[in-house]
Amino acid sequence: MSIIKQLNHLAGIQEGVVRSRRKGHSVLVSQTQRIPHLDPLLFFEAGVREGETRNFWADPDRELILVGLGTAWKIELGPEANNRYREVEKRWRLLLRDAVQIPEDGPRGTGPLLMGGFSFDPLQKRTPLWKGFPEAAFTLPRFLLTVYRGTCLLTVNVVVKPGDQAETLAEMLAEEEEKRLGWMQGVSSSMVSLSYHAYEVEPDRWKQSVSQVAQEIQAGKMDKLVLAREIRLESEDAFASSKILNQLWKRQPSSFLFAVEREGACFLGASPERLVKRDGDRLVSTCIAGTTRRGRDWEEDWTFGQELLSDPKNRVEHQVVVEMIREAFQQGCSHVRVPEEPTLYQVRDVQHLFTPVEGRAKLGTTLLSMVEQLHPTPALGGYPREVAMTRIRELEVMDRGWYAAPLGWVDFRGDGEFACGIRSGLIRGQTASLFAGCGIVGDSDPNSEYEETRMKFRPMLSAIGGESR
Ligand SMILES: C=C(O[C@@H]1C=C(C(=O)O)C=C[C@H]1O)C(=O)O
Ligand SMILES: [Mg+2]
Repeated sequence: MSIIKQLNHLAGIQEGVVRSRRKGHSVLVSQTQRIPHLDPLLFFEAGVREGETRNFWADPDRELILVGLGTAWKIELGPEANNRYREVEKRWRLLLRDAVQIPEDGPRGTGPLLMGGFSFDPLQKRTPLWKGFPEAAFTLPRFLLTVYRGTCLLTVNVVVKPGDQAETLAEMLAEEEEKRLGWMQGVSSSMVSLSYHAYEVEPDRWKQSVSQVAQEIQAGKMDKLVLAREIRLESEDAFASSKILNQLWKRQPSSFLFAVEREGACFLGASPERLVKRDGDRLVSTCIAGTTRRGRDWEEDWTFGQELLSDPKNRVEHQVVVEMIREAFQQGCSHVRVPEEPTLYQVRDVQHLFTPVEGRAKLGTTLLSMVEQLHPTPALGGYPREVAMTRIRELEVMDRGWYAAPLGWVDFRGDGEFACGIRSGLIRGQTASLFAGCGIVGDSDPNSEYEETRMKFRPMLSAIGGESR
């Protein structure tokens, strides 16, 4: 393939090895080049390799798509980490300090960049379900495909040691790259028909918890709490993350798409909810909470939307989120702007109340410090935060793992974006666990909240396709 010939890793790696010898420690070499167009979904699909990490990210308007294959360097933190956000930041800065980067400042989403995420709650004990997904895990991909406003770029990352031979390393990388790109021919993304058995994990108990929480809220113990539940699927054939991602791509044009593959399992989904995005000193977040269904035609859709906009129960659910995110922005930013009234955010299966929040980062505010302040917002945890987290640990019969947690990327400049990992599922071989939750307030009704979770399972269920036995 002609792409390979355009990339010359040698000069950068030589520079890295020299620097590494001088400093006496390893040095990151990151090289980015523009390449002819590659289909990001095919690149993801072709990149499958046993035991290796793949990462996929697309923002809702598909301005930026990132596909990371393999690992040049990584961060993994367990529950013992004191402050996982700061620890990630600290290690990342340290790696970047002496990095050789060519070019020094490329388009958004290129150059050294970490992809990964955090668990929802490090104080909740992880079960074997989430094996391979610790409290924080970030990968600096060996190969990163960036599609930014339609332009394709390939970043190749390698960490060199003082004793490395530049020529050997460069050759290895070129070979590896040729293989990766070569595999893309012959990949087909046809759907295999799948038949699976689905069971809901304790739906009645979930409804009971909803009534109980609604009573606790009426009694003034808290304002809002998000309760989630799980559906488990078992199939005779393995679920294929890249096929599901393909379907999500086709069906969920207004959502973030994400996939994090680790140790043979893949956490993926199509989330409408941005936690926080940083571009220079501009920070944005979105409050998405309050839900209704889509109509069968334009008129019905509009009616449901108008009902949602004026529904007191949903407005309370939404307002709790707006207040908390506004406060976090007022701490970390200047020029905070929040519209007075929510509008609607429509995705294929539901419509939500939506309020964007933006501000300008104060000195010392970083993307990850904002993630720390914001997560979990009352859209996914509750309010007050600590009371809600304790109740979630006590009441939910599932391990949230990375569900509803911050998923995304951060680059060498500190730019990046995190979405909330909802409308999501964890695929491991022949089993899949799908998750959905609801914001419970004082006048929540268990049956309608249950129906709401059913709608929120749809994006993943329909992307998986096949039939339930
Ligand atoms: C918790 C989820 O969604 C959250 C809950 C919502 C609600 O209850 O109205 C709406 C959007 C999200 O903030 C989920 O999809 O699993
Ligand atoms: Mg709701």
